[in-house]
Amino acid sequence: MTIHSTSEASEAYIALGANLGNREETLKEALHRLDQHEDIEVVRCSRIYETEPVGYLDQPQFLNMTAALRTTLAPEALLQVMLEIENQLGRVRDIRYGPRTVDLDLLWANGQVLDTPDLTLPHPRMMERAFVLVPLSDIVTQDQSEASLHSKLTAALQELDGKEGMRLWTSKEWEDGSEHSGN
Ligand SMILES: Nc1ncnc2c1ncn2[C@@H]1O[C@H](COP(=O)(O)OP(=O)(O)OP(=O)(O)O)[C@@H](O)[C@H]1O
Ligand SMILES: Nc1nc2c(c(=O)[nH]1)N=C(CO)CN2
Repeated sequence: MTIHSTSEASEAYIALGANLGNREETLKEALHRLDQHEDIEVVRCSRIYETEPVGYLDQPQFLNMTAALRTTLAPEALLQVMLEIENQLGRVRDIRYGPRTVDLDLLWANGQVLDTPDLTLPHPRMMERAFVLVPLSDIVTQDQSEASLHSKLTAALQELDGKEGMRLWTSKEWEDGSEHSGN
């Protein structure tokens, strides 16, 4: 029997990115679909940032943001839901680090450390990516349950060369329409 959920809700952080199609609409729709899931609640969202592509440079600029979730799902099951939503929203996997309608990465799940073929936690590349760290700093609090993430994040942000290549994406519609703004 597969165990799909743990009994207690716990906190998880995700990163969202999009650089094809209506990027802002797709990010919103991904969050909406996560929040509609019976075992997931979107509790806080970062601001949205427009960022220069990293890794594979010949592609459009991304919109990036992060969100905090509360969920009773185990991390493997949460990742499955995230991968399904990527597929529903038209994600095609071809070029590594290449363009995508939406990318959902699981960054941190209640401090769990995992290294399986399908899931590594914390996300192995999160601490070197300004497009993850800067939006994450919008929403990570200093609560006891998140203290270790908060201190790692603070250290990683100090190590960053700078925040070049990213700027705040302002959208009146998003500010007014978001039910989950972290600001
Ligand atoms: N923490 C994680 N979050 C999301 N996917 C993960 C994680 N750990 C392992 N994976 C695996 O990575 C696979 C590839 O994911 P994806 O295509 O989104 O990578 P990518 O976005 O191109 O690169 P990156 O992982 O560096 O952001 C997924 O199918 C998933 O099984
Ligand atoms: N700016 C930016 N660059 C990227 C991104 C992303 O989300 N934003 N995602 C990638 C693959 O994970 C590769 N490069």
